[in-house]
Amino acid sequence: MTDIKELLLSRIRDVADYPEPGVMFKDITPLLADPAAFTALTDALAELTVRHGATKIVGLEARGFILGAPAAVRAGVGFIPVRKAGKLPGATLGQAYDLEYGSAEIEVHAEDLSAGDRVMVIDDVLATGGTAEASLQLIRRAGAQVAGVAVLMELSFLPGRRRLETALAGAPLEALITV
Ligand SMILES: O=P(O)(O)OC[C@H]1O[C@H](OP(=O)(O)OP(=O)(O)O)[C@H](O)[C@@H]1O
Ligand SMILES: Nc1ncnc2[nH]cnc12
Repeated sequence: MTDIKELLLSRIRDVADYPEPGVMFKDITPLLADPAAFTALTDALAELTVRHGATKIVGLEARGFILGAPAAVRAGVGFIPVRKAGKLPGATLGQAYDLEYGSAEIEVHAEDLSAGDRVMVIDDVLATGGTAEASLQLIRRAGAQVAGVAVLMELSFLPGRRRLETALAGAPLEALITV
């Protein structure tokens, strides 16, 4: 494993049975508290954004905001928040999606994305892929192009990558760490 992967992995804490029994929660707060690790992560996400020709970063609430916003500043592109439904004040596009149990909805300001934009989606964890898939559907419905999805950590024992295949339509899914 490369140095940066080892550094990032060493700063992610496993919390068993959170938020419910049977779930191994990947807690990124130790990584955020370590300036060397957070800087390395920001640089890596910004590099992927530039390499894939993105003109905007979409961050997925809430942890995708923490990672996506500094990466957007570093890459020199705009940051667009995709929020849980009911939080954005302007005209929105919404997309419902299924979770392991139940369903949820995310929204984006309609005016923030349009034809000509190339969007990199950034989040901390890819688990079932439901959140990322819904964000890709939103981006395409807004008329924008998908540059890719970049996550800190992919949980490879869940079918997130497979679930995203159709929505990615050939765009890259980049995971800095796979567990
Ligand atoms: O691949 P999925 O199964 O969709 O899961 C991944 C999503 O779940 C977590 O967010 P969560 O909805 O817990 O919100 P939070 O960032 O506000 O804690 C994580 O930050 C991803 O956004
Ligand atoms: N196991 C997990 N750890 C952290 N965030 C998650 N989001 C979905 N599953 C998760």
